[in-house]
Amino acid sequence: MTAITYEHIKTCQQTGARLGKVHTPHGSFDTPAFMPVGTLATVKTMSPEELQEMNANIILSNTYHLWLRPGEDIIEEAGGLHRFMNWDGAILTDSGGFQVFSLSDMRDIKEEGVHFRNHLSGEKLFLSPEKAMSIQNSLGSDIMMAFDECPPYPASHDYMKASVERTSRWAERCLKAHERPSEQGLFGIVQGGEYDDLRKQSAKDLVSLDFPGYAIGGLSVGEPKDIMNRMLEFTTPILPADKPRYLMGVGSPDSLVDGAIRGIDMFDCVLPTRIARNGTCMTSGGRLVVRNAKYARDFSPIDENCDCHVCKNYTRAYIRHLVKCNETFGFRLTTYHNLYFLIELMKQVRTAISEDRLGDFKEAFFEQYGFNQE
Ligand SMILES: Nc1nc(=O)c2cc3nc(NCCN4CCCCC4)[nH]c3cc2[nH]1
Ligand SMILES: [Zn+2]
Repeated sequence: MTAITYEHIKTCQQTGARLGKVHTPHGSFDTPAFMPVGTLATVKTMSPEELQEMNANIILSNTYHLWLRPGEDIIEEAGGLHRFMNWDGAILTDSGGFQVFSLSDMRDIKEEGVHFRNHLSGEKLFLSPEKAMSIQNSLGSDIMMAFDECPPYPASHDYMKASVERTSRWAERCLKAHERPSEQGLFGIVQGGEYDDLRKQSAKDLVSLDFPGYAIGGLSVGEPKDIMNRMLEFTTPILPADKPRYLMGVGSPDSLVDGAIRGIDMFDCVLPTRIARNGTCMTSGGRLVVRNAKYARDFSPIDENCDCHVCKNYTRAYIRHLVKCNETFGFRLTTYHNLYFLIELMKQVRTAISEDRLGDFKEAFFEQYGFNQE
């Protein structure tokens, strides 16, 4: 019995999008789904009750960050990450590879793993496939990610080929180090940059290792959106149809729709929570910077098409005031609305798939939100 199973419900007749459910030891969630990011064991400014209220059924946390603070030993002693943060929905943990490359300097990548400096203290650290698996085992996440290298964009074909082959060897070591496959799922992460042949090689290597799910990594790292979309078109057909597909680090509303159209089931991004903390909101009419003076006497909701409790009970003028005064409650309101907006967007995407009209939905949504059509 594996911890994670994917239930395919239907494929949109108008696009390659698919409606499904992912079943985990901490509940199931409908896909395509957006997963709020809770890097340090909290989705910043949100309570677990509020996340449940908005139907966030799965959230992310992070091996690298929790290893450094508070330490996986403390979380294990608390009974695991679910108990530690009082969250009984599903949790997916990223494996730390990406964070090492994006946060720390003095990185030295070897076959056995990565030597680097703690970005907070400067102390020398070492992270390997086995160590990343051990930390995630201590955290008790429902979905673990294999330890991989996410190379910078752009990277040469030679560099990327060597990196893909090492990431595939690391993936095999993660599977060997997987202690509780009936309680925790483990996703392999497809790499290969912008190179069709390397994406194919990486996907085939990982599919031959038979993971319960697959992530598409190495994207949303500065490449143009048409390269990301082309890599998805190339990669998802190689992945098994009966397993979940997770596009890491994505993203903006248009990228979520475009990713769903290309067969992606799961998404995560810090965007909604990060921009909320500088007073920017996602609305059906595009982005709204609520601290802008023009909202000082605007007593309408952030988004009149949104039925979240923030849009039902608070005005742009009030939220602008709080944000201008740097009041925490203001950022709680913008965060709640932004997460609700993306979770609601995914619900609309799922409805469009069930009615075989996701292509039409994309047209209308892009027009209303103001995304430039290709
Ligand atoms: N283990 C692992 N492997 C990846 O290839 C990976 C690729 C990723 N690509 C992103 N992009 C995040 C982009 N994000 C957009 C909003 C502002 C902050 C950065 N996150 C990622 C996380 C990742 N994690
Ligand atoms: Zn709202």
